[in-house]
Amino acid sequence: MISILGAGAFGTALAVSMQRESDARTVWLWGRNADAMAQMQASRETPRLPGVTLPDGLTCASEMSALPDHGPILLATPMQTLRALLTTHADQLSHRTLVICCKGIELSSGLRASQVLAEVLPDATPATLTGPSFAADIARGLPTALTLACGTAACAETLQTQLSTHNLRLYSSTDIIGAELGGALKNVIAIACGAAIGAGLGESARAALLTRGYAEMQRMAAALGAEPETLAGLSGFGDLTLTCTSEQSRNYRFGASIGRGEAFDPAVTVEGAATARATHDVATQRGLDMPITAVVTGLVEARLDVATAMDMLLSRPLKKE
Ligand SMILES: NC(=O)C1=CN([C@@H]2O[C@H](COP(=O)(O)OP(=O)(O)OC[C@H]3O[C@@H](n4cnc5c(N)ncnc54)[C@H](O)[C@@H]3O)[C@@H](O)[C@H]2O)C=CC1
Ligand SMILES: O=C(CO)COP(=O)(O)O
Repeated sequence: MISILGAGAFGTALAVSMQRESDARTVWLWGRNADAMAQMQASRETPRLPGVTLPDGLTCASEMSALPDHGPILLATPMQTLRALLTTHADQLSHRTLVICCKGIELSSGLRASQVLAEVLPDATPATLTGPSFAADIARGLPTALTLACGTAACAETLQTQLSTHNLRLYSSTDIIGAELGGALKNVIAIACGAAIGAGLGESARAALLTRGYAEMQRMAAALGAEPETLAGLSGFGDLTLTCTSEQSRNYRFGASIGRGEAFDPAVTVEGAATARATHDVATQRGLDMPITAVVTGLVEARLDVATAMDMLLSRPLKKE
């Protein structure tokens, strides 16, 4: 049995992929909105994934009391709502294996998702599922490769087997810190890349931001105890590449709207916006040089425009690569 909490684009796409493949496993998808979940259960559709049919066997529910009592639980709500989700449902979630699927740093604390989980539910087993994947691609059954990180190799390999599908290929890792940081920090760099393209600064500027942004990600990951090779893998470099180069990415599109001076729908989940400020604060506390993250924070908070932000980056002292 696989349970997924959060019936947005990603939680639903994972549920579709995991249920579609096999009658042998059953997927239970929870969302907080009772009407929306009843509608999904009846119509076998969701507005979050247009054109996708929910497979037979996938249960859509809004009552946490019906949470299956065995199997991993995937957490697929936005990062800034994770603590409230865990706190509200602590009775049902403690002592379970919880696979974090959100990407970000908590704004109020500067903590990664598994650190939030450890604070709220110290008896749960944390794992992370992250890497380059758009929900729409997963739901359509297109090939995708992700990282599944857990504290022990045995746990990571068990989850890898339980959650992989033919088109959703999971690689196991024991580096939760590195996997989480890759997924969180790449969204900030994607906003920078979107802003550069939106402002008409060109593909070369984007490549520079992507590469120097990757250097910032590696710097923070090293300072926080991640393994360097994790950042070079799917959850770091892989996801950075996808998010900084695709119009499908909400973080990239958000950045592009800033670059064009246009408004962006505030209802759309843009994890990099809060994570920019959270990362900037952690970098400042630790004395880490993260200039792209700093200017993205200024752009998100409307304290900077793109021309000024680029000027700040270009006027930094020349240095070794
Ligand atoms: N959409 C994508 O392609 C991918 C998304 N992710 C990550 O998955 C996470 C969720 O993103 P999406 O599903 O795309 O967002 P979404 O905006 O499509 O859905 C978010 C869902 O969370 C629910 N939600 C919000 N606050 C909640 C709360 N307090 N309690 C319970 N439910 C709550 C909303 O009702 C909504 O159903 C994000 O961290 C994102 O970075 C990761 C990989 C791919
Ligand atoms: O994390 C993602 C791709 O791996 C989804 O990116 P966005 O949240 O920017 O759409």
